[in-house]
Amino acid sequence: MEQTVIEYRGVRKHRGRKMIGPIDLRIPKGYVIAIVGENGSGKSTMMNMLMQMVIPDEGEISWFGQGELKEMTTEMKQQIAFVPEQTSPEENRWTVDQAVKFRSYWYPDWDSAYYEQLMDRFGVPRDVKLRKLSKGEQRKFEIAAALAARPKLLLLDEPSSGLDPFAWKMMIDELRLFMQGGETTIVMNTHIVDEVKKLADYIVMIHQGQLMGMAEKDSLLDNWKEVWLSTEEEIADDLPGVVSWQRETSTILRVLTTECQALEHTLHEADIQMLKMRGLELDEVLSLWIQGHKPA
Ligand SMILES: Nc1ncnc2c1ncn2[C@@H]1O[C@H](COP(=O)(O)OP(=O)(O)OP(=O)(O)O)[C@@H](O)[C@H]1O
Repeated sequence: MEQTVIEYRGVRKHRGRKMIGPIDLRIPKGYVIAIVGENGSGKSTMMNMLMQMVIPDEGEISWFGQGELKEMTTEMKQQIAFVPEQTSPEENRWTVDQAVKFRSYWYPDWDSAYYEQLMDRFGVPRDVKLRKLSKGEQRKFEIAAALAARPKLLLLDEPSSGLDPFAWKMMIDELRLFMQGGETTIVMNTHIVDEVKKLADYIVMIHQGQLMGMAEKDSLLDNWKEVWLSTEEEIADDLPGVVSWQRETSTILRVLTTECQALEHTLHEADIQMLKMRGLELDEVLSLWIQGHKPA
């Protein structure tokens, strides 16, 4: 069985009039997990609770398979790097060089050469206070410092916010390299479908504070399809995973399904011909999921 790196058990947090949770979720080790959802759905709250920057009202979180702990140990914290939505107000007064000196003490596996290489490639100035950097430069610094920590778990809250397209591509390439070897895990909050497409193994959907589930990206793309069937019969309601259907002509039925593999099997059994198939784009999948059509 796959190892679990993070587990939320019955976690809830009141936020103003909103309730985030209950969240029951196991994050498997060695994958990229993208948390997606609309603005204000609770993605950052989920991540901040994981980092103990926000304390849940109910439930518990366990880190690295250690179930009994109320808090992360220092050793655990040193295995996690976090790129938050906003840079920390304490560090904002420091220069880039001062901030990185602190981080290099904190992380036992800090890789100075890699940090220098990333900063050179990103072109971030070093002797400037963090608050004086542009938004994109701050992001670049945070990403370089998080990767140089060589963490076991990398948490990214909207990592590409403010990045130019060249830096974005560099980030994607570096995150892919980071995942080689299978020992590391990335959890990322993102609105960028292309980022999910290029990086994610699993997608977690959160909507208005409620967890809609976790699904394997490839399985979603393999199963969420639009198909054209040669049939005069009104069989759509008897087919697996049908989200919607439309009769195009008296002999052609167009069906949108979330269970294409099962549907193909049913068609084969019923001797119905499939004329055409179109895989849904990831943004179409996500928008149907958010409307309540769950993955099988
Ligand atoms: N400190 C707080 N006190 C009260 N409510 C808060 C607080 N922080 C966030 N919220 C509310 O909690 C809800 C979830 O916020 P959160 O930042 O987790 O959402 P998000 O999914 O990350 O949104 P976005 O995509 O816009 O970054 C929002 O309605 C937000 O207004």
